[in-house]
Amino acid sequence: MSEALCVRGLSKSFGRPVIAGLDLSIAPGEFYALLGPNGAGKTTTLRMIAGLMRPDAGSVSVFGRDVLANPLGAKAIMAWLPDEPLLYDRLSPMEYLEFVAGLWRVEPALAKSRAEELLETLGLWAHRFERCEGFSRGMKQKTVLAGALIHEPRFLLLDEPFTGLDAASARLVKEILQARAQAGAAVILTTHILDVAERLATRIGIISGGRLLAEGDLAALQRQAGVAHGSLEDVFLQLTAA
Ligand SMILES: Nc1ncnc2c1ncn2[C@@H]1O[C@H](COP(=O)(O)OP(=O)(O)OP(=O)(O)O)[C@@H](O)[C@H]1O
Repeated sequence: MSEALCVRGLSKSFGRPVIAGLDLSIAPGEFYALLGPNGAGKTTTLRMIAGLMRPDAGSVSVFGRDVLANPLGAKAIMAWLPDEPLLYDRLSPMEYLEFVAGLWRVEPALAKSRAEELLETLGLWAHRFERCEGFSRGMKQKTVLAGALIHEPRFLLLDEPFTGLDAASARLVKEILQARAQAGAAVILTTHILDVAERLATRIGIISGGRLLAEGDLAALQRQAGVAHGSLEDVFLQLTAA
């Protein structure tokens, strides 16, 4: 099977280099956490992988589909959750999911059963016919996540998916993402919650200054940082200390 994600030589400048020659590989079934200090370029990286921002140089392919040459083909197998949930406030969650499923040409009966399952799993069932305009940030975030998953994507990109979620909702989202990875999807997310990365990720990448400083499981990161037995926080702070 082809790699889930293959990034080579990815570069982007905004007046100054933000991402400089980044390489990343993720296998199907992996749960990858991309960490870095504020302004390290995590969102920029995810947006380029999602095909929402053109890199200055480099290539990105998702399950063998080139994001630059075949953006629609690549997006068809991706879920993208931005850090700010954007919703059509006048729609209810059910209407929103029907709308998104229509964009992906998911057959209506299948879309309905997937929407019902997602709304139930995410604790939105009681609100499925209410307009989203009165929703809390966490409820909007969960609705947007349901929309991102409605076409059963094999590659999940999530920018700070736990921001604004209460403990119970965060746990639900973690379980959903883990289940997708166990079913063979690949997950890449950014987070500042190091505990989430330490407990969920099969591999962690730490970027700063536009480059990947270290990558691997906690034991590998400890070795790379020269911090034997340190927590992920110790490792992170050691590696990113300027
Ligand atoms: N569209 C843009 N125009 C100009 N500069 C940008 C743009 N997008 C990002 N940047 C700059 O690129 C750098 C990286 O931003 P990015 O949002 O990718 O960082 P991040 O690692 O996600 O940060 P945070 O943890 O704070 O969310 C920042 O200095 C930011 O100001």
